[in-house]
Amino acid sequence: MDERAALTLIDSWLPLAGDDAAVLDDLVISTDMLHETTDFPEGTTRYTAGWRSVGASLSDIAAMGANATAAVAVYAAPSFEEPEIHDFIDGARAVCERVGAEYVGGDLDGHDEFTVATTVVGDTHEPVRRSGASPGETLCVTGTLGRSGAALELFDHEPERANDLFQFEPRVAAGRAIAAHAGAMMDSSDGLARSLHQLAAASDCGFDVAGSALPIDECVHEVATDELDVYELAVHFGEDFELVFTTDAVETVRSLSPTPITPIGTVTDDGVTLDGASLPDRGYSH
Ligand SMILES: Nc1ncnc2c1ncn2[C@@H]1O[C@H](COP(=O)(O)OP(=O)(O)O)[C@@H](O)[C@H]1O
Ligand SMILES: Cc1ncc(C[n+]2csc(CCOP(=O)(O)OP(=O)(O)O)c2C)c(N)n1
Ligand SMILES: [Mg+2]
Ligand SMILES: [Mg+2]
Ligand SMILES: [Mg+2]
Repeated sequence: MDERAALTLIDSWLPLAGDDAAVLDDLVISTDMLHETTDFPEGTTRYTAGWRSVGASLSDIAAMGANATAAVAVYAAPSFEEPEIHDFIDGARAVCERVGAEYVGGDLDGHDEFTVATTVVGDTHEPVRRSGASPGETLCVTGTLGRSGAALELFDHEPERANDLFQFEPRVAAGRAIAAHAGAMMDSSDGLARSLHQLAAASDCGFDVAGSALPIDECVHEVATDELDVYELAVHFGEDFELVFTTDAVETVRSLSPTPITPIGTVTDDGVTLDGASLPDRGYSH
């Protein structure tokens, strides 16, 4: 069974699962695990690893339109070295500070492969779910697409720049601004294409995306090749951790959000298309 099939099963078993984070009354909670071989390319600093792993869970809180309150992380490695743990905690604290949350603790574990597990809690009175999109709404995305895909290509030759690109800003403030005006929302951890298929399934709708409207990050054009084209990096690769949402109040959310928001298409009755042609459900899968 692949990851998607397993998630569909879990979704049918657990009434509160199936969204970016679970919501109980006003409490919002999400957890994630990252591994050296699958998540931290060679050259990733411990600072970036701390930032990125806690940031990934903060992004799931942002995707509910919630405030992020506190984060904890498990740091598992073959050995505990003072500079490495210090850097990791600095990165975790820095990303929390960026969104007004607090890094409050965690756990250490001995493990052959460097592995991080994170949990973040937040709160909201008005959660935005994956299931609320309606045909006719405008489809929007925060920030730019493709930074992580481009970064992965840069780790070999420009590790400092790659680490910078890998330190994304979780869109908590934008999510708060969007919340009151959104139909549906999720983060784009598995890439725009896969996110749209997940939103379409949850909301029983479709999407038509205008390729020329996509806010593709400048660095994507720099690293794209014939084999690894711009759309592969910006639409399918994943780990953008931007918010993908639907709204009928584009100008309002644009005026409220501290992060630029780009309308990229419309909500339709069914099917996910890019410039009218079918957009395959291809993205990151474990
Ligand atoms: N082991 C598990 N037990 C319970 N729920 C799970 C498990 N794994 C995933 N889920 C649920 O499945 C949904 C999708 O998970 P995931 O794809 O990791 O979300 P995201 O991409 O936002 O991090 C979430 O609601 C999550 O809580
Ligand atoms: C060494 C390495 N290979 C590949 C990637 C790309 N990558 C790893 S996980 C992932 C998708 C998002 O991760 P996931 O664990 O699915 O996060 P979630 O959707 O649960 O938030 C991508 C694109 C990477 N970051 N590092
Ligand atoms: Mg998510
Ligand atoms: Mg996850
Ligand atoms: Mg994923």
